[in-house]
Amino acid sequence: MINKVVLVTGANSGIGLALCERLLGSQDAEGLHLCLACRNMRRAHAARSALLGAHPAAQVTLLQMDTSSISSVLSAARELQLRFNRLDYVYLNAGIMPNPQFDLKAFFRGLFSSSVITMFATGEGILTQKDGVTPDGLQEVFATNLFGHFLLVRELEPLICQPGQTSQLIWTSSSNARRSAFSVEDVQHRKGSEPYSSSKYASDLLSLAINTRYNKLGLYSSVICPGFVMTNLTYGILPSFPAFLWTLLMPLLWLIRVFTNTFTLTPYNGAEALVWLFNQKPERLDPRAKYHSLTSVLGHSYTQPRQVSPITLSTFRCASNDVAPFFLILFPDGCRLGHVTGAL
Ligand SMILES: NC(=O)C1=CN([C@@H]2O[C@H](COP(=O)(O)OP(=O)(O)OC[C@H]3O[C@@H](n4cnc5c(N)ncnc54)[C@H](OP(=O)(O)O)[C@@H]3O)[C@@H](O)[C@H]2O)C=CC1
Ligand SMILES: CC(C)CCC[C@@H](C)[C@H]1CC[C@H]2C3=C(CC[C@]12C)[C@@]1(C)CCC(=O)[C@@H](C)[C@@H]1CC3
Repeated sequence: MINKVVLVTGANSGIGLALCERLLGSQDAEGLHLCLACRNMRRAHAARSALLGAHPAAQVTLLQMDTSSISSVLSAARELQLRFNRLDYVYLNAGIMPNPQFDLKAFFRGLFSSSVITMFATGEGILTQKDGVTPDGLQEVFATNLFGHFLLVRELEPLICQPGQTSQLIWTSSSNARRSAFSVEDVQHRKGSEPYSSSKYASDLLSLAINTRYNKLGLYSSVICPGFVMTNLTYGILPSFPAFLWTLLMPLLWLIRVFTNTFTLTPYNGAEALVWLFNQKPERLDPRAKYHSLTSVLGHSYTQPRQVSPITLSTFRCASNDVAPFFLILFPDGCRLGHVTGAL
């Protein structure tokens, strides 16, 4: 029997996969149906086999979805409506940081400045990215991290906004999300060099907007920050740095926990806030909070809410009065998404 249906995007590796492992290993796992939404089906099958290896009785299904592609998201949403009559949790976790450029000079300057802890906790000032354009004509980072997820939410309304039932959206944001990297004049961060930070800030904003509009329909949205976790995404930041060197550096990285509890380091620890939210009553959560996975020097993992960094009134209005204007700016080419924007 199915009690709860959980959809996880980007579930085949890193934090998404660790979340799936932790949910299946928890006491509430009975009656849980996990649907892994992945773009790469080979990796998705490998992830499913690994999960079933540890939990043979688990209900784990796969769904092909590329969050950067409008048509892929639309067909995945149709497929979900055929398979399920409700979704209890939707983890919007898939994300990319393409072509990261690590500024070594800024890193060494930062080491000897008063903002050294902020630098380690947020990566602020030392990382930029070179973005691409998707076949739909959207900026790759925004399309993958934000738009595809938002489109999915809109398309899944019949499954997640049902009378007498609550559903939770949980976004994997980042402490790298910075208000100053986001601009309503350039909502896809076409002109800047920090699309990752910008897209994560936009997801914080969008979560807020979704709460304003959808709470009355029983849909609740939260954002989490997993901390700094060693995953494919972070290995990509220093590509010339082989994985074994990271392993050698582990004692140093553990030591940095003395100064910042954001060095969660393992996907298991990084998934802490995602698991914590699974066990909360969404009506009791603060819609303006961001839930951080943190790990103490002694390796104890816990979740702590912190306020989303304040936003300017005009940006907040744009996002929270109605999602429609926000969405229309995101997709100026309204005709391709006619039926979606038409529904707003
Ligand atoms: N690692 C860290 O320190 C931090 C990570 N995060 C966020 O955590 C989330 C998970 O990343 P993490 O586990 O670290 O990294 P991984 O690279 O291990 O995981 C990213 C997941 O997203 C999937 N993905 C990427 N692009 C798409 C796409 N277009 N369509 C569908 N799935 C896609 C990947 O699939 P595939 O295998 O096909 O590439 C993969 O399963 C991201 O949103 C990231 O921004 C936030 C803060 C810190
Ligand atoms: C001693 C080590 C060799 C030093 C590593 C330096 C940097 C590579 C890391 C220091 C802080 C890290 C960090 C991130 C990436 C790697 C660092 C810059 C992130 C930006 C990764 C993605 C996120 O979303 C952030 C929350 C991370 C913040 C910290």
